[in-house]
Amino acid sequence: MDGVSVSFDGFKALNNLSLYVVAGELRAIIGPNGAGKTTMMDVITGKTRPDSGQLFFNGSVDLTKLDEAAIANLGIGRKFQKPTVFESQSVLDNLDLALKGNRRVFAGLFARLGKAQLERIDEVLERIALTDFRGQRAGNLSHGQKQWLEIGMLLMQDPELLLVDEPAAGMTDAETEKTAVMLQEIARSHSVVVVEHDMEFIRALDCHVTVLHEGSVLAEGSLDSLQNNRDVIEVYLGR
Ligand SMILES: Nc1ncnc2c1ncn2[C@@H]1O[C@H](COP(=O)(O)OP(=O)(O)OP(=O)(O)O)[C@@H](O)[C@H]1O
Repeated sequence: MDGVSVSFDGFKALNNLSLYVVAGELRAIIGPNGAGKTTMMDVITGKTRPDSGQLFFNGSVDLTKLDEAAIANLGIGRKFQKPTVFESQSVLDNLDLALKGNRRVFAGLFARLGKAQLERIDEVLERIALTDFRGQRAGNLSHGQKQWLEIGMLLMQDPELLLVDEPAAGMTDAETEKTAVMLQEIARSHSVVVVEHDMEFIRALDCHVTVLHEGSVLAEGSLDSLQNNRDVIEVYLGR
């Protein structure tokens, strides 16, 4: 993102925001309420159009020229804060539905992909720690498990970049810890951008952190360096 600005009725939600994420990186984004984190995700996924600035994916694909569906098909997946799994369906069926919704990887090949499809589901089940819950109704899962299932549904689409909004919100400490490890593992083969307020979770992610404030980058670095940064303490961490 290079010099991206977005205004709502004259209020700058993003103000000349420049942010670069390297392919394969795990990046955490923090910042006070209203800093522009959600708007940033909206702009990357094409939900909101920037008033000015540039957005490039994989170095050369200009995201400002594409609509939401084209951006999703390109391999940018987003997980919203509230889990939206199909509660009355089993864990397995939720993953299956997510796979069938994927036109990018398996387009038109379903009839021949029974085995590959099941293997893919098994792989994802393992990654989201729900192998033993595959036959359970999604509605019976804990809040944390529902979040994992939704991460799994995203993985079924095999995005290159995952945008994950406050995954640890409402999770138990054990679930939070497990989610951090899960995202670290996912980041071995994908780029992952996580927006979060939970500092214990950010610490567990052990990655480069960007602090947003008033629509731009206030500071970047390790969590340790940010916790000693006067500006960051003033606008966010010291509160
Ligand atoms: N559609 C909209 N119309 C008007 N104002 C908006 C709109 N979307 C966001 N804003 C404003 O833009 C600013 C940035 O909001 P945004 O939701 O991106 O912040 P955030 O960092 O995600 O905050 P939070 O941590 O509370 O989710 C806020 O002041 C918000 O009120």
